[in-house]
Amino acid sequence: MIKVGIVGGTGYTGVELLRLLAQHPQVALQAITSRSEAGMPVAQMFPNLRGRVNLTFTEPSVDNLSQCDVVFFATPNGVAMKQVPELLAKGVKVIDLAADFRLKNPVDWQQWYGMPHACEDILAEAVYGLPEVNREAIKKARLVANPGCYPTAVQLGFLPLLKAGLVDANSLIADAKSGVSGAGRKAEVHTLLCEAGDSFKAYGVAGHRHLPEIKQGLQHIGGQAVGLTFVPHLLPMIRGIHATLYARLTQDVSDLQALYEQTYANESFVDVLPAGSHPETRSVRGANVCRIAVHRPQGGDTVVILSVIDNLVKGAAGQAVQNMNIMFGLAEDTGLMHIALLP
Ligand SMILES: NC(=O)C1=CN([C@@H]2O[C@H](COP(=O)(O)OP(=O)(O)OC[C@H]3O[C@@H](n4cnc5c(N)ncnc54)[C@H](OP(=O)(O)O)[C@@H]3O)[C@@H](O)[C@H]2O)C=CC1
Ligand SMILES: CC(=O)N[C@@H](CCC(=O)OP(=O)(O)O)C(=O)O
Repeated sequence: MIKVGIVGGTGYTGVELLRLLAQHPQVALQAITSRSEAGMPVAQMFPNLRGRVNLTFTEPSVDNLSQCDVVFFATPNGVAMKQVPELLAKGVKVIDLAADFRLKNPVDWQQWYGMPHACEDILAEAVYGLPEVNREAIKKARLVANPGCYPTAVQLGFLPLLKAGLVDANSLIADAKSGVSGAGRKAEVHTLLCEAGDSFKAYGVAGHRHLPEIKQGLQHIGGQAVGLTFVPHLLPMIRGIHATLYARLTQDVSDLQALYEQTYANESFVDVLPAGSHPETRSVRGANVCRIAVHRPQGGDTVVILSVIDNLVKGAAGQAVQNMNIMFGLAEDTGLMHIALLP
């Protein structure tokens, strides 16, 4: 059994990790931390876990966490980078759900996250945990940077077009919408029901911190510089991301549908829908899957890709468990075959 610790077990991605890992056949949950709830039984805070998780929240301490084979950080940006060097030195593998190890250039990190990086040497060895792109490197990694939620939906959507070099990489557009759980569980005015409900707005148009992450990933996939306009929106729903992606074809292609189906033919967690489909966020709610539809309206030169994920699953905790499975040599879908919840 893999001994697992979670730092930040009271947040939305933390409790989603607990839900998935409590059902994982090869995992023994060892330590779940929270500074504010230390001493409280996990199932008292989250009744959905009653009878399945018998641990109590503890203060985060390296002594406790170093008993684990792998530690997931489900903490705000800037927390993991201060603790990861010590855990790695003690032989513990780490999967960080925050952004601390996603951007390869520490100057970019400082610019977008407003703090200096605490361990640049370790940043260099971190592997970006998008399995559909980096599976071989993830197998050998000690430290995986789990991708952001928007970056997962956007990169998987554009990947086949960029890999095949069929579109103008300088004029990509990603118009993305997220449910409110994407903002986390901490109390903030803009996520109150009366602020976010019955309304719809864009935000971060001038520059969202996922922009450099998405550009870095797309540049790696396509092997060339990328120009991207990324506009996130807040939707009055709890879970889900819907990304509508636009790209201009630079050459004629007879069958984009076949390109997408072939690219993802061997991927368990990317589902290319039949031609003409319009994926819904509820078709992935609670499931570790990205569903994609390919459109070429009126046969013109603009390709429109629709990509949906659950931000807490394929956009966070599910992808993190997928990465753990790869790092520990398990079948990639172990404990991850949940069907989405309808309605
Ligand atoms: N929500 C989403 O859809 C996604 C989130 N992410 C990323 O995952 C991470 C967690 O997100 P989310 O679950 O939404 O966040 P939440 O705000 O819901 O939870 C944060 C958790 O971290 C703990 N925590 C806060 N500060 C510290 C600290 N200094 N040291 C140790 N623990 C701390 C909190 O508990 P306590 O204060 O009691 O210690 C809490 O359990 C973030 O980096 C987020 O950007 C990534 C993809 C998607
Ligand atoms: C709706 C909402 O607020 N979403 C968050 C992004 C999700 C997130 O948690 O960011 P990381 O993936 O980088 O960890 C935001 O825009 O800040």
